[in-house]
Amino acid sequence: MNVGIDSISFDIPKIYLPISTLAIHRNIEPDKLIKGLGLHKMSFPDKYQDVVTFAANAGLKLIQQENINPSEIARIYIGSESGVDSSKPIASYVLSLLESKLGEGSFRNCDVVDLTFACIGGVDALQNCLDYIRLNPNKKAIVIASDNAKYDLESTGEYTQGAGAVAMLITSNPRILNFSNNVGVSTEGVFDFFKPRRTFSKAEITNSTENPEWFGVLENEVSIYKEQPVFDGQYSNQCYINRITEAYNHFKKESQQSGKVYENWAAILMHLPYCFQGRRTFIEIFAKENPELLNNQIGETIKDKLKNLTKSPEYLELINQKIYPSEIASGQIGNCYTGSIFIGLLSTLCYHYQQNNDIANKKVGFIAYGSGSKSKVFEATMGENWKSVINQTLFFETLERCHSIDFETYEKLHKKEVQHSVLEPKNEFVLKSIERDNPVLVGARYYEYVK
Ligand SMILES: CC(=O)SCCNC(=O)CCNC(=O)[C@H](O)C(C)(C)COP(=O)(O)OP(=O)(O)OC[C@H]1O[C@@H](n2cnc3c(N)ncnc32)[C@H](O)[C@@H]1OP(=O)(O)O
Repeated sequence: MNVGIDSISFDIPKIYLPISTLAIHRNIEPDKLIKGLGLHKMSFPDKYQDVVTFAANAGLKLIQQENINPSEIARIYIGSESGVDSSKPIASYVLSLLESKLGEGSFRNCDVVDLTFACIGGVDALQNCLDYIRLNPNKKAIVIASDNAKYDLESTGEYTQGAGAVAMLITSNPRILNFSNNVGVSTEGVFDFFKPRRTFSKAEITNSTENPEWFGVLENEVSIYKEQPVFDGQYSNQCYINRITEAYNHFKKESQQSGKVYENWAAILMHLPYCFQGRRTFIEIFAKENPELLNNQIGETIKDKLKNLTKSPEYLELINQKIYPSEIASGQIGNCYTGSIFIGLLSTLCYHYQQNNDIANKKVGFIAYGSGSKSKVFEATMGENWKSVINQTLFFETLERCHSIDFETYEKLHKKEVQHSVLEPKNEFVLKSIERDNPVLVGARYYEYVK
């Protein structure tokens, strides 16, 4: 049975910090970020935006674009690692926001939930819904990956920040992508990147230079929700490489394929925590699949040979054809955690649409990763009519319309010190306030739709 992505939409911040501005203020050579990591702009949420507004706006756009009746949607599954509450899922907020526009109770029989496993939660939500549609081919599901990839100021993650959401309509006989049911998996429990819940004393909060989002006050303690992770960058890269190579091998076994499976893929869609992560890590799989090419490289050590292999014509051709299209948007937005692999998908589809490339019926490969750590590798086939959906997406056009902010505004937004939004919201859901006074509602988030 054909099951997969029938339509797709997105919501991203409308403001960004040019990466060269960040580099200058952090005393980093701009070329390291631009030429070394592929970064150009770092999108950042405005005061009125968060993971709920991104998810709800992307979901509403999808429903309106496809003219779907809410009663047709059996599930809304959200992948995120930026949950705003330890009990009430983002999906519960999204459901009520969608109902506020589409009719009270219109999603009353819809099953909604959040799935969390660092950056791979969106893929978990997708696969869960693919299985559901396989069992219920007459139903429709929406999967939304929504995140705010926020890192500490002056950390090595700072320049990889970004945010946004991608919403996908999952149906039988989909127009864009049809997924096979083979999935390669590799999992290991590690601490490469995580967000422990923390409780701080009032004194610690008072002395803090940051103004963390505030959840609840105990007698002498303030329990806060800190958005930024604890992480070890180089170790997280090693975990990423270990997991993706193991999951790739497992996928070959599961799908009973041998040889260079990636050669069958017109595009390789990887989790991109920053633009060049895919090209910098796929080399490990490429080298294992092409031992003769690796051996032919000059170099004393395997590491030297591997480095030279990244510059070989064979690998550069692979990057240009199969990885580069997914990087275009990543370099303009930054990390979106669970959304990154799907931002890469949108970028790839829009690129091939612009280039008028015929990729109908071709296979694409997905290499997903979530810290903590898990990778999943799977493949899908492009639908015959993918262009008829992508022509209405206006993804690259939206990226071009984003506004640059200065460094001072960026730091104030990061520290939650701005009084007003940088841009006036228009035709979208916004975060209005967070309850601080009413003790039985403390921490509740209030949203509204602004025309
Ligand atoms: C969250 C996850 O998904 S886990 C996997 C990834 N981990 C993360 O994203 C965690 C958060 N991020 C980080 O900690 C960091 O940003 C990292 C680990 C991703 C990158 O670390 P950094 O120390 O900033 O960069 P790193 O040294 O690895 O690479 C810099 C690149 O720029 C290149 N470079 C440096 N200076 C220059 C320059 N002037 N001109 C051109 N290139 C340059 C380097 O050669 C290197 O590229 P290469 O290895 O391909 O040759």
